[in-house]
Amino acid sequence: MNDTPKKGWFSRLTEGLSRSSKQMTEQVVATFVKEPLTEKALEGLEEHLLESDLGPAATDRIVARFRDLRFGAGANELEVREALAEAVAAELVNHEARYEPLNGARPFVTLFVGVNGSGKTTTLGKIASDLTGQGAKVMIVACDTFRAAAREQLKVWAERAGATFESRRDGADPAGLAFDAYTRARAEGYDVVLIDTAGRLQNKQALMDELLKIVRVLKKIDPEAPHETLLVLDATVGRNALAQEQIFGRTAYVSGLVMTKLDGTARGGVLVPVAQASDAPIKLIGVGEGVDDLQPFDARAFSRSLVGLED
Ligand SMILES: Nc1nc2c(ncn2[C@@H]2O[C@H](COP(=O)(O)OP(=O)(O)OP(=O)(O)O)[C@@H](O)[C@H]2O)c(=O)[nH]1
Repeated sequence: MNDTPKKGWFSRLTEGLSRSSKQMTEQVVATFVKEPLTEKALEGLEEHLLESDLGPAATDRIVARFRDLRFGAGANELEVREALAEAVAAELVNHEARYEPLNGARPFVTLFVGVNGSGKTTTLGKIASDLTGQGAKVMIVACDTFRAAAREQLKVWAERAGATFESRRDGADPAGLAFDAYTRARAEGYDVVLIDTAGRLQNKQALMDELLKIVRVLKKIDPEAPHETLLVLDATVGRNALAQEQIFGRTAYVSGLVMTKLDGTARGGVLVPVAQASDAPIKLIGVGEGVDDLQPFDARAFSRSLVGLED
Protein backbone atom coordinates (compact mmCIF):
# COMPACT_ATOMS: atom_id res chain seq x y z
CA MET A 1 0.00 0.00 0.00
CA ASN A 2 3.06 2.21 -0.02
CA ASP A 3 5.28 3.54 -2.74
CA THR A 4 2.89 2.59 -5.52
CA PRO A 5 3.55 4.70 -8.62
CA LYS A 6 1.05 7.51 -8.38
CA LYS A 7 -0.32 7.30 -11.90
CA GLY A 8 -1.06 3.58 -11.81
CA TRP A 9 -2.60 3.98 -8.41
CA PHE A 10 -4.94 6.76 -9.47
CA SER A 11 -6.01 5.09 -12.69
CA ARG A 12 -6.81 1.88 -10.82
CA LEU A 13 -8.88 3.93 -8.41
CA THR A 14 -10.72 5.61 -11.27
CA GLU A 15 -11.29 2.32 -13.04
CA GLY A 16 -12.55 0.75 -9.83
CA LEU A 17 -14.95 3.58 -9.20
CA SER A 18 -16.18 3.84 -12.77
CA ARG A 19 -19.62 2.38 -12.06
CA SER A 20 -20.15 4.78 -9.19
CA SER A 21 -18.84 7.78 -11.05
CA LYS A 22 -21.13 7.04 -13.96
CA GLN A 23 -24.11 6.89 -11.61
CA MET A 24 -22.96 9.90 -9.67
CA THR A 25 -22.16 12.35 -12.42
CA GLU A 26 -23.82 11.63 -15.69
CA GLN A 27 -27.18 13.04 -14.79
CA VAL A 28 -25.89 15.66 -12.40
CA VAL A 29 -23.48 17.13 -14.88
CA ALA A 30 -25.99 17.01 -17.69
CA THR A 31 -28.55 18.80 -15.55
CA PHE A 32 -26.33 21.72 -14.69
CA VAL A 33 -24.76 22.08 -18.08
CA LYS A 34 -28.19 22.22 -19.68
CA GLU A 35 -29.82 24.75 -17.44
CA PRO A 36 -28.87 27.36 -14.89
CA LEU A 37 -29.09 26.43 -11.30
CA THR A 38 -32.80 26.37 -10.63
CA GLU A 39 -34.60 24.84 -7.68
CA LYS A 40 -35.71 22.07 -10.02
CA ALA A 41 -32.12 21.30 -10.93
CA LEU A 42 -31.17 21.27 -7.26
CA GLU A 43 -33.95 18.80 -6.58
CA GLY A 44 -32.52 16.62 -9.33
CA LEU A 45 -29.10 16.85 -7.69
CA GLU A 46 -30.59 15.83 -4.37
CA GLU A 47 -32.26 12.82 -5.95
CA HIS A 48 -29.08 11.65 -7.70
CA LEU A 49 -26.97 12.01 -4.59
CA LEU A 50 -29.46 9.99 -2.57
CA GLU A 51 -29.51 7.34 -5.31
CA SER A 52 -25.73 7.16 -4.99
CA ASP A 53 -26.23 6.35 -1.28
CA LEU A 54 -24.54 9.48 0.01
CA GLY A 55 -27.11 9.68 2.76
CA PRO A 56 -29.50 12.52 3.65
CA ALA A 57 -27.17 14.62 5.83
CA ALA A 58 -24.29 14.86 3.34
CA THR A 59 -26.75 15.26 0.47
CA ASP A 60 -28.36 18.28 2.16
CA ARG A 61 -24.99 19.93 2.70
CA ILE A 62 -23.83 19.30 -0.86
CA VAL A 63 -27.08 20.68 -2.30
CA ALA A 64 -26.70 23.76 -0.08
CA ARG A 65 -23.17 24.27 -1.38
CA PHE A 66 -24.40 24.08 -4.96
CA ARG A 67 -27.17 26.55 -4.20
CA ASP A 68 -24.55 29.01 -2.93
CA LEU A 69 -22.34 28.50 -5.95
CA ARG A 70 -24.95 29.86 -8.33
CA PHE A 71 -23.67 28.49 -11.61
CA GLY A 72 -24.80 30.65 -14.48
CA ALA A 73 -26.45 29.19 -17.56
CA GLY A 74 -23.97 27.16 -19.56
CA ALA A 75 -21.55 26.31 -16.79
CA ASN A 76 -19.10 23.94 -18.34
CA GLU A 77 -18.89 20.31 -17.42
CA LEU A 78 -15.48 20.60 -15.84
CA GLU A 79 -16.67 23.34 -13.49
CA VAL A 80 -19.59 21.24 -12.35
CA ARG A 81 -17.43 18.17 -11.78
CA GLU A 82 -14.83 20.18 -9.88
CA ALA A 83 -17.52 21.65 -7.66
CA LEU A 84 -19.01 18.26 -6.94
CA ALA A 85 -15.61 16.73 -6.19
CA GLU A 86 -14.85 19.53 -3.75
CA ALA A 87 -18.20 19.13 -2.05
CA VAL A 88 -17.75 15.38 -1.61
CA ALA A 89 -14.15 15.79 -0.42
CA ALA A 90 -15.31 18.30 2.20
CA GLU A 91 -17.56 15.56 3.58
CA LEU A 92 -14.67 13.11 3.86
CA VAL A 93 -11.46 14.95 4.76
CA ASN A 94 -12.05 14.62 8.47
CA HIS A 95 -12.58 10.88 8.10
CA GLU A 96 -9.34 9.74 6.48
CA ALA A 97 -6.26 8.29 8.17
CA ARG A 98 -3.34 6.02 7.37
CA TYR A 99 -2.76 2.41 8.27
CA GLU A 100 0.94 2.27 9.14
CA PRO A 101 1.87 -1.10 10.62
CA LEU A 102 5.59 -0.50 10.14
CA ASN A 103 5.52 2.72 12.17
CA GLY A 104 4.74 1.63 15.68
CA ALA A 105 4.95 -1.27 18.09
CA ARG A 106 6.97 -4.38 17.17
CA PRO A 107 5.28 -6.68 16.44
CA PHE A 108 2.41 -4.50 15.30
CA VAL A 109 -0.77 -6.49 15.90
CA THR A 110 -3.73 -5.87 13.59
CA LEU A 111 -7.09 -7.50 14.19
CA PHE A 112 -9.47 -7.84 11.23
CA VAL A 113 -13.18 -7.89 12.04
CA GLY A 114 -16.30 -7.90 9.88
CA VAL A 115 -19.03 -10.21 8.64
CA ASN A 116 -18.24 -13.23 6.49
CA GLY A 117 -17.86 -12.33 2.86
CA SER A 118 -17.01 -8.69 3.52
CA GLY A 119 -13.52 -9.19 2.13
CA LYS A 120 -11.60 -9.64 5.40
CA THR A 121 -9.42 -12.50 4.22
CA THR A 122 -8.64 -10.89 0.89
CA THR A 123 -7.80 -7.58 2.56
CA LEU A 124 -5.54 -9.31 5.05
CA GLY A 125 -3.83 -11.24 2.25
CA LYS A 126 -3.24 -8.10 0.21
CA ILE A 127 -1.76 -6.32 3.23
CA ALA A 128 0.49 -9.30 3.99
CA SER A 129 1.80 -9.30 0.41
CA ASP A 130 2.47 -5.60 0.52
CA LEU A 131 4.33 -5.85 3.83
CA THR A 132 6.48 -8.87 2.94
CA GLY A 133 7.23 -7.07 -0.32
CA GLN A 134 8.67 -4.28 1.80
CA GLY A 135 10.86 -6.79 3.63
CA ALA A 136 8.75 -7.14 6.78
CA LYS A 137 8.52 -10.38 8.75
CA VAL A 138 4.80 -11.13 8.84
CA MET A 139 2.68 -13.68 10.70
CA ILE A 140 -0.93 -14.44 9.72
CA VAL A 141 -3.19 -15.96 12.36
CA ALA A 142 -6.45 -17.66 11.36
CA CYS A 143 -8.72 -17.24 14.36
CA ASP A 144 -11.84 -18.44 12.55
CA THR A 145 -11.08 -21.95 13.75
CA PHE A 146 -14.54 -23.30 12.86
CA ARG A 147 -14.38 -22.92 9.10
CA ALA A 148 -11.86 -25.08 7.30
CA ALA A 149 -12.49 -23.23 4.03
CA ALA A 150 -11.66 -19.88 5.60
CA ARG A 151 -8.44 -21.34 7.02
CA GLU A 152 -7.43 -22.80 3.68
CA GLN A 153 -8.06 -19.55 1.84
CA LEU A 154 -5.91 -17.67 4.31
CA LYS A 155 -3.16 -20.26 4.07
CA VAL A 156 -3.00 -19.73 0.32
CA TRP A 157 -2.60 -15.99 0.87
CA ALA A 158 0.10 -16.62 3.49
CA GLU A 159 2.05 -18.86 1.12
CA ARG A 160 1.71 -16.39 -1.70
CA ALA A 161 2.95 -13.57 0.52
CA GLY A 162 5.74 -15.59 2.15
CA ALA A 163 4.23 -15.02 5.59
CA THR A 164 4.16 -17.46 8.50
CA PHE A 165 0.77 -19.06 9.01
CA GLU A 166 -0.71 -19.99 12.41
CA SER A 167 -3.97 -21.86 12.74
CA ARG A 168 -5.80 -24.47 14.77
CA ARG A 169 -8.52 -26.86 13.82
CA ASP A 170 -12.13 -27.50 14.56
CA GLY A 171 -13.29 -24.84 16.88
CA ALA A 172 -10.15 -24.54 19.00
CA ASP A 173 -10.27 -21.49 21.27
CA PRO A 174 -9.49 -18.48 19.03
CA ALA A 175 -8.24 -16.41 21.96
CA GLY A 176 -5.81 -19.16 22.97
CA LEU A 177 -4.49 -19.28 19.43
CA ALA A 178 -4.12 -15.48 19.29
CA PHE A 179 -2.23 -15.47 22.60
CA ASP A 180 0.20 -18.22 21.59
CA ALA A 181 0.77 -16.75 18.14
CA TYR A 182 1.49 -13.26 19.52
CA THR A 183 3.83 -14.72 22.14
CA ARG A 184 5.73 -16.56 19.42
CA ALA A 185 5.82 -13.48 17.19
CA ARG A 186 7.39 -11.44 19.99
CA ALA A 187 9.94 -14.10 20.77
CA GLU A 188 10.90 -14.51 17.13
CA GLY A 189 11.09 -10.85 16.16
CA TYR A 190 8.15 -10.52 13.82
CA ASP A 191 7.31 -7.04 12.54
CA VAL A 192 3.60 -7.51 12.01
CA VAL A 193 0.92 -9.96 13.19
CA LEU A 194 -2.31 -10.03 11.15
CA ILE A 195 -5.20 -11.76 12.91
CA ASP A 196 -8.29 -12.85 10.97
CA THR A 197 -11.44 -13.39 13.04
CA ALA A 198 -14.79 -15.08 12.53
CA GLY A 199 -17.67 -13.07 11.09
CA ARG A 200 -20.81 -15.05 11.81
CA LEU A 201 -23.48 -12.58 12.70
CA GLN A 202 -26.15 -15.22 13.36
CA ASN A 203 -25.21 -15.16 17.00
CA LYS A 204 -24.13 -11.60 17.46
CA GLN A 205 -23.47 -11.79 21.19
CA ALA A 206 -21.30 -14.91 20.93
CA LEU A 207 -19.30 -13.32 18.15
CA MET A 208 -18.75 -10.10 20.10
CA ASP A 209 -17.76 -12.09 23.20
CA GLU A 210 -15.25 -14.02 21.12
CA LEU A 211 -13.76 -10.81 19.68
CA LEU A 212 -13.57 -9.20 23.10
CA LYS A 213 -11.87 -12.26 24.52
CA ILE A 214 -9.23 -12.12 21.79
CA VAL A 215 -8.66 -8.44 22.58
CA ARG A 216 -8.39 -9.21 26.31
CA VAL A 217 -5.75 -11.90 25.93
CA LEU A 218 -3.69 -9.78 23.53
CA LYS A 219 -3.72 -7.00 26.13
CA LYS A 220 -2.25 -9.37 28.69
CA ILE A 221 0.88 -9.42 26.56
CA ASP A 222 0.84 -5.72 25.64
CA PRO A 223 -1.85 -3.38 27.03
CA GLU A 224 -1.64 -1.39 23.77
CA ALA A 225 -2.49 -4.44 21.63
CA PRO A 226 -4.17 -4.87 19.24
CA HIS A 227 -2.43 -1.83 17.80
CA GLU A 228 -5.04 -1.59 15.09
CA THR A 229 -8.51 -3.10 14.69
CA LEU A 230 -9.72 -2.82 11.13
CA LEU A 231 -13.42 -3.26 10.40
CA VAL A 232 -13.86 -4.56 6.86
CA LEU A 233 -17.09 -3.48 5.15
CA ASP A 234 -18.42 -4.51 1.76
CA ALA A 235 -19.58 -1.49 -0.27
CA THR A 236 -21.92 -3.63 -2.39
CA VAL A 237 -24.28 -4.16 0.54
CA GLY A 238 -25.07 -0.45 0.40
CA ARG A 239 -26.60 1.04 3.50
CA ASN A 240 -26.40 -2.32 5.31
CA ALA A 241 -22.76 -1.40 5.77
CA LEU A 242 -24.03 1.26 8.17
CA ALA A 243 -25.73 -1.38 10.32
CA GLN A 244 -22.56 -3.47 10.36
CA GLU A 245 -20.54 -0.45 11.39
CA GLN A 246 -22.93 0.08 14.30
CA ILE A 247 -22.67 -3.52 15.47
CA PHE A 248 -18.88 -3.86 15.33
CA GLY A 249 -18.02 -0.23 15.98
CA ARG A 250 -19.76 -0.24 19.33
CA THR A 251 -18.14 -3.31 20.81
CA ALA A 252 -14.96 -4.23 19.01
CA TYR A 253 -12.81 -1.09 19.59
CA VAL A 254 -12.54 -0.49 15.87
CA SER A 255 -9.73 1.93 15.02
CA GLY A 256 -10.06 2.02 11.25
CA LEU A 257 -12.42 1.10 8.44
CA VAL A 258 -11.70 -0.71 5.19
CA MET A 259 -14.33 -0.36 2.48
CA THR A 260 -13.99 -3.19 -0.05
CA LYS A 261 -15.56 -3.99 -3.44
CA LEU A 262 -16.06 -0.38 -4.44
CA ASP A 263 -15.56 -1.61 -8.00
CA GLY A 264 -18.62 -3.83 -7.67
CA THR A 265 -21.18 -1.13 -7.04
CA ALA A 266 -22.62 1.99 -8.61
CA ARG A 267 -23.27 3.31 -5.12
CA GLY A 268 -19.76 3.91 -3.83
CA GLY A 269 -21.14 7.10 -2.31
CA VAL A 270 -22.16 4.94 0.65
CA LEU A 271 -18.65 5.45 1.95
CA VAL A 272 -19.72 8.97 2.97
CA PRO A 273 -22.49 8.13 5.50
CA VAL A 274 -20.51 5.16 6.80
CA ALA A 275 -17.46 7.33 7.44
CA GLN A 276 -19.59 9.98 9.09
CA ALA A 277 -21.42 7.51 11.32
CA SER A 278 -18.23 5.92 12.58
CA ASP A 279 -15.87 7.07 15.30
CA ALA A 280 -13.09 5.44 13.31
CA PRO A 281 -11.63 6.92 10.11
CA ILE A 282 -11.45 5.17 6.76
CA LYS A 283 -7.94 3.83 6.26
CA LEU A 284 -8.08 1.62 3.19
CA ILE A 285 -10.34 0.98 0.22
CA GLY A 286 -10.60 -2.02 -2.11
CA VAL A 287 -11.28 -1.34 -5.77
CA GLY A 288 -10.71 -4.84 -7.19
CA GLU A 289 -9.51 -8.32 -6.40
CA GLY A 290 -5.84 -7.84 -7.28
CA VAL A 291 -3.09 -7.29 -4.73
CA ASP A 292 -2.63 -3.72 -5.95
CA ASP A 293 -6.32 -2.93 -5.69
CA LEU A 294 -6.19 -2.23 -1.97
CA GLN A 295 -5.28 1.41 -1.54
CA PRO A 296 -4.78 3.92 1.24
CA PHE A 297 -7.88 6.05 1.53
CA ASP A 298 -7.30 9.55 0.21
CA ALA A 299 -10.45 11.66 0.49
CA ARG A 300 -9.48 14.06 -2.28
CA ALA A 301 -8.43 11.36 -4.75
CA PHE A 302 -11.53 9.32 -3.94
CA SER A 303 -13.82 12.30 -4.51
CA ARG A 304 -12.18 13.26 -7.80
CA SER A 305 -12.37 9.70 -9.07
CA LEU A 306 -15.98 9.44 -7.97
CA VAL A 307 -16.92 12.29 -10.29
CA GLY A 308 -14.68 11.11 -13.11
CA LEU A 309 -11.96 13.76 -12.81
CA GLU A 310 -8.27 13.31 -13.44
CA ASP A 311 -5.87 13.46 -10.51
N1 LIG B 1 -14.42 -7.00 -6.85
C1 LIG B 1 -13.86 -7.08 -5.65
N2 LIG B 1 -13.91 -8.23 -4.98
C2 LIG B 1 -13.35 -8.30 -3.76
C3 LIG B 1 -12.73 -7.17 -3.15
N3 LIG B 1 -12.29 -7.56 -1.91
C4 LIG B 1 -12.65 -8.86 -1.78
N4 LIG B 1 -13.29 -9.31 -2.87
C5 LIG B 1 -13.87 -10.65 -3.13
O1 LIG B 1 -14.93 -10.87 -2.22
C6 LIG B 1 -15.05 -12.23 -1.91
C7 LIG B 1 -15.12 -12.41 -0.39
O2 LIG B 1 -13.89 -12.01 0.15
P1 LIG B 1 -13.21 -12.77 1.38
O3 LIG B 1 -11.92 -12.09 1.59
O4 LIG B 1 -13.24 -14.21 1.20
O5 LIG B 1 -14.21 -12.36 2.53
P2 LIG B 1 -14.20 -12.74 4.07
O6 LIG B 1 -14.78 -11.58 4.77
O7 LIG B 1 -12.89 -13.20 4.51
O8 LIG B 1 -15.24 -13.88 4.05
P3 LIG B 1 -15.15 -15.35 4.61
O9 LIG B 1 -13.98 -15.99 3.93
O10 LIG B 1 -16.47 -15.91 4.18
O11 LIG B 1 -15.00 -15.17 6.08
C8 LIG B 1 -13.87 -12.91 -2.57
O12 LIG B 1 -14.30 -13.53 -3.76
C9 LIG B 1 -12.91 -11.76 -2.88
O13 LIG B 1 -12.11 -12.03 -4.00
C10 LIG B 1 -12.68 -5.94 -3.91
O14 LIG B 1 -12.19 -4.88 -3.46
N5 LIG B 1 -13.27 -5.95 -5.13
